Amino acid sequence: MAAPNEPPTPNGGLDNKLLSKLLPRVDVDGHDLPPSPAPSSPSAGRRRYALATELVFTETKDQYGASSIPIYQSATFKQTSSSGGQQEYDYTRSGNPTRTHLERHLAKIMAASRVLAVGSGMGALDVITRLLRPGDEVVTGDDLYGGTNRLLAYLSSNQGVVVKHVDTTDPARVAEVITPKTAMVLLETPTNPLIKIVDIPTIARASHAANPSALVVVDNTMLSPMLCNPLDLGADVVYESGTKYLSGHHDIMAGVIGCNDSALADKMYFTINATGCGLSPNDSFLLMRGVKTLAIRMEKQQANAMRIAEFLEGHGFKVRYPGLKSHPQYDLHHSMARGAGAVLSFETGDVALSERIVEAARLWGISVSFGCVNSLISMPCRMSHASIDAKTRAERQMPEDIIRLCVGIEDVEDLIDDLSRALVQAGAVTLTIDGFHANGVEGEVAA
Ligand SMILES: Cc1ncc(COP(=O)(O)O)c(C=O)c1O
Ligand SMILES: N[C@@H](CCSC[C@H](N)C(=O)O)C(=O)O
Repeated sequence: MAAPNEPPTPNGGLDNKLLSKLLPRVDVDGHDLPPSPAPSSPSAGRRRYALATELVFTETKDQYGASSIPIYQSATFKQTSSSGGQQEYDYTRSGNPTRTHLERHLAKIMAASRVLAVGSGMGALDVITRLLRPGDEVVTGDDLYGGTNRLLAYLSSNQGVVVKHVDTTDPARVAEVITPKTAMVLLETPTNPLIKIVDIPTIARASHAANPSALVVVDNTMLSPMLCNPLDLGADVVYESGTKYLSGHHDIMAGVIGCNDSALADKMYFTINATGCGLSPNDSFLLMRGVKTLAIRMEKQQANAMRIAEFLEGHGFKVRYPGLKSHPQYDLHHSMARGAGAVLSFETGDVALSERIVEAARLWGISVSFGCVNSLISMPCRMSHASIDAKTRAERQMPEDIIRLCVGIEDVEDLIDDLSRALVQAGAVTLTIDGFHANGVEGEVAA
């Protein structure tokens, strides 16, 4: 307590030094976070608490005080008169209370003034790209999720949209190809599956300077709002696959879109209502339930991913993971994100060897997708990115032998044991008295 006649200290008598001890600002890895955003930063006004708290804190307005938002499993809503437009809800394609609750909850988390929830991540990109008109140009990366590449190829072949794939790790290259016709700059970071990092703030500044009407759109699926808020980094629109980290259990398909421009949000809402791609009440409920555990899932998944990345790197594999200091864009990634995520990839130097490793794994499920509580292993060129033809994959330097690991929340020793066994069984490493030795892979072999 303040002594009599001394001016009272702010913060109810706690000095700032003590407060900072009580309220450590560290990320999920325990690294110091930068100071709280200035009050003028877009997310500062909306979030009252730290992200982990906001994820679970909801002010449900339910007539019975239900602590979990009910599933309003109703296609239509009774109206009090025939005059129309009197009530918030009339038909679930146009709006549903469970979906609205989810969207408002996610707005705080995604640092957006409006969030729209739809039936999948690709559904989200479809809604966003319906803002484009024939003749418009889209500038995007040369390492993108296969489905994103496919939708852009469709727009280019069928809708008269010009798509330019460039190396988005080089902001100057992006700026070079922007013209007055550029309507959208579409970024993914870290890229899937090569884990390249894209400098969102520099590209957003350069894009807006070159063409103020170009929308900078960021796919945040690989990080989730727990680790990155692209709208705070200069993006105009953020979207992500809610199928991944946001829901976290691989039991639904979902997509979310966030922005801070109400006219833009209204245009995208128009498409959702017109086409009927809004997220169903049941999936809105499941996504809402999943998102509450995002912080602890991400913390465990990241810690596990770091151990796995170190294990593989320590045994001579070329590992791509932004948590490793050896990642060439480590500093850039950590200037934008609060953690490295839980997706990593590594190369073996031999496609058949990679196949044997993947097939020898037992605990790691051979599946596409990521961000789930279960650990998954896959060969992107054969699976998630198979829709990109082999010639294009080669042009974009996507190694055919690349193995992608999506790390879950299991006991990390079990994961390492299973991976070690798969590596030995496949002949990728030799077990000797002093540990594992990688066979025929690039880089140093650990002693
Ligand atoms: C980076 C990225 N963006 C978008 C998507 C599309 O999400 P969904 O499968 O929910 O349509 C995926 C995966 O599917 C992805 O990996
Ligand atoms: N057959 C699907 C493959 C989905 S890949 C899902 C996910 N984005 C990943 O990267 O694993 C398709 O063709 O879209």
